[in-house]
Order: sequence, then structure tokens, then C-alpha cells
Amino acid sequence: MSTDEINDVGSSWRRVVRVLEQNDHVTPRQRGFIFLAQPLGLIGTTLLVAVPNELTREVLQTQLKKALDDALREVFSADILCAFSINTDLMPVQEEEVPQEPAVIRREPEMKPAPTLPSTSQEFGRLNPKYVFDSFVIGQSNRFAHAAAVAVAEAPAKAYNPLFIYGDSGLGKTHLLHAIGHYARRLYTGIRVRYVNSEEFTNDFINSIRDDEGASFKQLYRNVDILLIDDIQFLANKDATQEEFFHTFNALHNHNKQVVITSDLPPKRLSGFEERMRSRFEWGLLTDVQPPELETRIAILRKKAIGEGLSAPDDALEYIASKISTNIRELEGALIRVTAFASLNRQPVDVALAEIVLKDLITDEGAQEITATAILGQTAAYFNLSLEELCSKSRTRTLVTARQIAMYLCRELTDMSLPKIGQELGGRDHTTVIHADRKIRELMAERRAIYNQVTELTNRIKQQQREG
Ligand SMILES: Nc1ncnc2c1ncn2[C@@H]1O[C@H](COP(=O)(O)OP(=O)(O)OP(=O)(O)O)[C@@H](O)[C@H]1O
Repeated sequence: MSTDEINDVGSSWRRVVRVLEQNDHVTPRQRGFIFLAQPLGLIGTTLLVAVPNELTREVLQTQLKKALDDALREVFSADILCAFSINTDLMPVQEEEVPQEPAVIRREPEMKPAPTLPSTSQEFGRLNPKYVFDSFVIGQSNRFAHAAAVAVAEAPAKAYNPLFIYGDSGLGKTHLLHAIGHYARRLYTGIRVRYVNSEEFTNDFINSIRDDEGASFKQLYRNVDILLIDDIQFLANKDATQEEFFHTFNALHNHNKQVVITSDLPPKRLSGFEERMRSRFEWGLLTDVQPPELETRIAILRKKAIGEGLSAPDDALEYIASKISTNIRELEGALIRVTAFASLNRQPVDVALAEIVLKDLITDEGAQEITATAILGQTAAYFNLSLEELCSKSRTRTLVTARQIAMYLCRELTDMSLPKIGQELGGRDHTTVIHADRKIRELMAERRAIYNQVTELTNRIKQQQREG
């Protein structure tokens, strides 16, 4: 197809968009999706259109089918069929990379914020760029939670408020929270989204009392359009912090601001919370996430392998997925170990190799829970350090590596939250833990010594766990 022809299709498509803009049956939200599409060319009576994701395709193909067919007929004076292809490059860039809202959304007046939302763009709580809806695999176990999360991002404070997502550790609750934040920021220019772990909320609150900064604490948590609060169970029995959260929640809810909460248990089973708090959690929508079934686990591994550029055949992925069933973080950890081992040995990943590597990683049913104390104790002993040194501020090379390995192992072998791990290792920030986790994953694939140290330490910790 020549450039002229493509330009021609471009101008026809712009006319199609104008016709759709004038169609009263098309909602402003649906228009937002039309702007994300780009025509690629016309082959006979089929128009090829690129869209950034499955959701956009679905909206155009189903909700807007009739309006789109009519508009195409009007512009091309013929019945035109649309064929959609997904091109993630069309996806607006994440906020972390470019602090401004993406141009593709920005220049369209229809994508301006809903009238109730303020228009200043601010950075509120870092969101992990990897935790977006597109990287989230949907299965029976999380379908409802995913749909509710999308609905809340698309219509903050209108769909369900609060949205309360609960379930065991490592099943995607944090991922969904971040994804809501990313997606809402894409849809509404300048929307103020704050993500916070409840332990950070507690720390901020305590510091605000210590520093007499109550007003700025309120400003921080009440001047937002969406508050995403992770792992609310950590507020249990913290009466003063709960009281403050109660007022924050009420202030936001009364002003039609969205609150999304995650927890390991449903409100009714959350102990250490006042009844008025628990009942508020039930005002909106409760949804759980369950351990994923085998097919979903395989799909998650496949997506992860592609995303991280790891090469592993399907049967090896299936083997890993069949062995680790209750925690997606562990599932990902297993994939990293297998591919790191293969890379170090310049061997392809296959089932036999996965079997060898995972032999020690698979948790024994009924064994004692692994604690931070066990991990820190074993790590310190392994590197010939004292516990004080391991948790100290010193930054000698051995200490930094040992500390990062301890953080990585806490992340992989326990259900502890990031702030809690940081706290155990000398009161470090949760971002330090994220960095350590990433660093060790990378080093394991690059340096045999690190891989061996992590493996040997894991074995020692598990051995200690087995012996009670
Ligand atoms: N459905 C999914 N698709 C793809 N990745 C997933 C899915 N569910 C979870 N993950 C991945 O599994 C890991 C653990 O998920 P996440 O941290 O969101 O769990 P969580 O339920 O918040 O756990 P915790 O209660 O311990 O905080 C993350 O890397 C996340 O991206």
C-alpha cells in the first residue's frame, strides 16, 4: 500500500471519528477508546485498525459496533468491515517514564477529567509500571476482581465505593491496585491517585504526630481522587491509626472520591478492627481472588516469560505450574530460578532441568512457617556476619550483597509485606526491598556465585524449617 493510500485512509478515518463524535449514542468514555485506535490501511472492503489492547478492541467491536458500521458506511459509501490488531506500542507511556499525561490522550478534549475531578497533575505514591491490566492474566480465580477493578478505574466513585479485594498472599491484589491507578491516570488527565501500603500509612501518621504535621498528613491523604490502600490487615489493633483512617475514609467517601482496599481476609473476619470500620468496608463491593487454576498458572508463566525475555518451552512452564499452585509470587520465583540456572550453565530450559532446580524449592506440606528471624539468622551465619552487621547502615560490598539476599529470600519464602521486610532489616524503606529483590534476580542469572549462595541458603533455611 502506498503512502498516499495510507494518508487517504487516515483522512477517511478522521471523518469516521468526527461522525462518531457527533453520535449522541456514543458516550464520552467510548469516544476515549476511539481515539486510541489508528487505521493501518484498507484492503478491499476491510479496514485494518490497530488498537493498544484487548479492552479497546472489545469496546470498538461490541459496544460501538453499530455506530462504527454506520459511520464507516457514511464515509466510505460502502459496507466496510473492521479488522482489529493489537499493537501495544500504541499504549500511552507510563507515568514513571514520562511525568506528563500521554499526548495521545491529552489532545482529545473528550478525555479531559470528569467535571468532579481536579485538573492538576501530581505524582502520588509510586506505581509499579509492570502492574498494569495488560500484564494481568484473567482466569476463573480472579475474573470478578479484575472486572470490578476495571470498572472502578473507568468510573471512579461511581461504580463501587469502596471496592474491597481480599485473598491470600501473592494472588494479585497489589497488582490490581496499581493497575487501577495506571488506568485511571490514562483515562482522566490530572486525576490524583495515591497508592499506599497500610504500614506506610501508619508510619506517615506516626511521623505526622511526632513532627506536628497533622495538617499536611490530612492534605496528603484527603486531597486525592482515588486512594488505593494495600494490606489493610496491618492496621489491626492500631487504634489511633485506625481512627485516623476512619476519618480519612469518611472524608473521601463523602466527597465522592474512590477508595480501594485490599486485605488478606474479608471484613467480617478481620479481627482487631472496630465494627464501624468493618461495616464501612462492606458498603461497596467485596470481591476475592482465589489461587489460580492450572491453565491460568501456565498462562501467567507464559506472559511472564515473554515479558522478561526468558526462553522456556511450554512443557517446562507446565511442569513449573503443576508444582506451584498457591502463590503467584512463588510461581514467578520458580521460573526465575529455573531460567537463571539454565542461563548460568548455558543450557536450554527443559523439564528435566526444571525438576532438578525446583526439587528444593517446593514447600513441604505441613512444615513450619519460615520466619524472618530464620532467614536473617541463616544469612548472617552463612556470610560470617553478626545480625547487627547484617541490619546495620554499613555499605561494604559483602554486607550489601548479604542484605540484598536476605531481602530477596524474605520476599520469596515468606508472606511478609515489603515495608515489614524493610523494617526487619534495620528499618529500611520498602523501595530498597524492591530494588534488592530485582537486583538478586538479575545477579542470579549472571553470577554463578550468587546463584549458588541463594540456593544453598534456601536449602539451609528449609532444612531448619523441616527440623522445626
Ligand atoms: N493474574 C495475574 N497475572 C499476572 N501476574 C500476576 C497475577 N496475579 C499475580 N501476579 C503476579 O504475582 C506477583 C504477586 O502478586 P501481588 O503482589 O499483587 O500479590 P498480593 O495478593 O498483593 O500479595 P500480598 O498479599 O502478599 O501483598 C506479582 O508479581 C504479580 O504481578
